[in-house]
Amino acid sequence: MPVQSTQAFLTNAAAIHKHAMRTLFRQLDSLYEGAIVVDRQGRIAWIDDKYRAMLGLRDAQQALGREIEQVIPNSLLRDVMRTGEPILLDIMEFGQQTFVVTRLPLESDQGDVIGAVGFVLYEQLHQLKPLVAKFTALQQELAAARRGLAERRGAKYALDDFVGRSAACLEVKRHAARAAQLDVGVLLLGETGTGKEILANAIHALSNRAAAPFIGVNMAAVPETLLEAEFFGVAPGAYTGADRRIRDGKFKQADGGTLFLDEIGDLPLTMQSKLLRVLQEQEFEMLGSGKVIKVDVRVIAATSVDLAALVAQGRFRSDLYYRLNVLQINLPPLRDRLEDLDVLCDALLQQIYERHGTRRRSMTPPALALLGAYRWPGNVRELRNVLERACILSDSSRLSADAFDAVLPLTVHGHGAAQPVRNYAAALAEFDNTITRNALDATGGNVVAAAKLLGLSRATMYKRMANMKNVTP
Ligand SMILES: Nc1ncnc2c1ncn2[C@@H]1O[C@H](COP(=O)(O)OP(=O)(O)OP(=O)(O)O)[C@@H](O)[C@H]1O
Repeated sequence: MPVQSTQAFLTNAAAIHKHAMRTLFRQLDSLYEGAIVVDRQGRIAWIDDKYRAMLGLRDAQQALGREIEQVIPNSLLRDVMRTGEPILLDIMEFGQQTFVVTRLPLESDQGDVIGAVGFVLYEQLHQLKPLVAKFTALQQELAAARRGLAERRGAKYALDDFVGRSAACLEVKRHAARAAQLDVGVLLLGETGTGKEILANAIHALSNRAAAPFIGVNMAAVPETLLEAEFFGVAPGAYTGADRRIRDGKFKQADGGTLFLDEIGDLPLTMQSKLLRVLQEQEFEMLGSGKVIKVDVRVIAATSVDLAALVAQGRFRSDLYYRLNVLQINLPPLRDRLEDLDVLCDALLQQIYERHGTRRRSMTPPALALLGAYRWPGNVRELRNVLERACILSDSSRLSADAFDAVLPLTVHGHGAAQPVRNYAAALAEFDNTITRNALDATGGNVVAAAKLLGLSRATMYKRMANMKNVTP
C-alpha cells in the first residue's frame, strides 16, 4: 500500500475497526467446529448442524427449547450470562470428547444480556492437542492421587486388630462397638501403646462415617504456634511466607468423617476454647480468609494423662472435657491383662513376619513366662518392639527365653550380680542413658511418648538423647 493511503487508512480508526470485525467474523465462521445459542433462561435457541452432529443428536428438534445442561452437562453458558463476562478459551469435556470452546454473552442494543453463544473451535483444537493431552494426563493423575489420599485417609484398623480376649479387652471392644453406633464425642483413656489409635480407627470403621476420611492429629507433636493452622487451614497469602495455595486444615479434611485428637491433654488453653466453639457450632474460619466453613465432623479424643485432674487444676476447660467425654473408654495397660500375652505375641509375630518376610516364629512357654514378669511401661507397642528385636537376633523359629536376654530391659532380669564401685558422674550418666534408651525402646522410638513416660519435657528428652549419642560409641 502506498505511504499516502496507508496513513489515511491508519488515521481512520473507525474504518480499521469495522474492517477488523468483518475479517474476524469471516475467519471465525470458517474456524469453529460448531456453535450454539441459549436464551436468557438458559434454553437452547439455536444450534448448528456441525455441533448437533458432534453431540450425536439426530435433528435440531432434539435440542431446541431444552435446558442447556440437559444436552451439554458441563456447559458454562449460564455462568457467562450471569457474569456478563466472556470465557474466551476453555477446555470442556463432553463424554469421552474434549472440546476447546469460546463462550460469549449476547447483548441487546441497550446492553442487557439476552443470551449467550458458544463456539467449539476446531483449528485450535488441532494446535492445542499437546495441551489437551497434558490436561487430560494431569486430570487422570489428580483423580488417582485423590483416590490414593481417600484410601490413606480411611480407617487403617478394624476392631479385630485390637487383639485380646481377656475380660477387660472384651469390655473395651463392646464399648467401642457401641460408640460406633452413636454419633457422640468419645474419650479414650489409656497409657501410651495401649491401642488408643487402633480403637479410634475401629470405631470410625464401624460407624456410618466409615466411607468418609479418618484424620488424626497429635496435640503433643504439633508446636503450639502451628496448631491453629493445622486445625483450620490457611488461606493463600494469609501471612508472610504462607503458601500461595489454600492449605486445608484437619477439620476440613475430616469433613463428613472422624477427627482423632491424640494427646488431647496437651492442647493449650487458648486452643481449647477455639476447639470447643467448632465442636458446638460445627463451623470455623480458615486463617486469613474470614470465610466461615461449615463441617460435619465427629471427634474422638485420646489421652494418656489424667484429664479429670487437669480439669481440677484449671489446666483443661471443663466444658470441653464434658463435650469430648460423652462416652469414655478405658484401655487397660498390658500388665493388667497379661492373659492376653500369648494371643498378642501370636498376632504381633504374624505382623512382623508379614512385614519383614522372614521365617514364622512362635513363643516357647519359658519365653512367655519371662515376658509375663515384665511391667511393660510402653504396653503393646513395647511388646511389639521387643518381639521385633528378638526376631532379628535369633535364628530359631521357636523363640526361647534366651532370645529375650539382650532385648528386655534390665529390670526383668534383676540386678543379681554385685556392681563394681564407680565414679558417681559416670554412673549417673549411664543411668540417664539406660532409662532414656529404655523409654525410647518402650515407645518404639516415639520421642514425644518417651518424654511422657519419663515425665520430661520434649526439649529435655532431646537433650538426653544428644548426651546419649556423646557417651555411647
Ligand atoms: N490391642 C492391641 N492389639 C494389637 N496391637 C496393639 C494393641 N494395642 C497396641 N497395639 C500395637 O501397639 C502400637 C501402638 O498402638 P497405638 O498407637 O494404637 O497406641 P496408643 O495408645 O494410641 O499410643 P500413644 O498414646 O503413644 O499414641 C500399634 O501399632 C500396635 O502395633
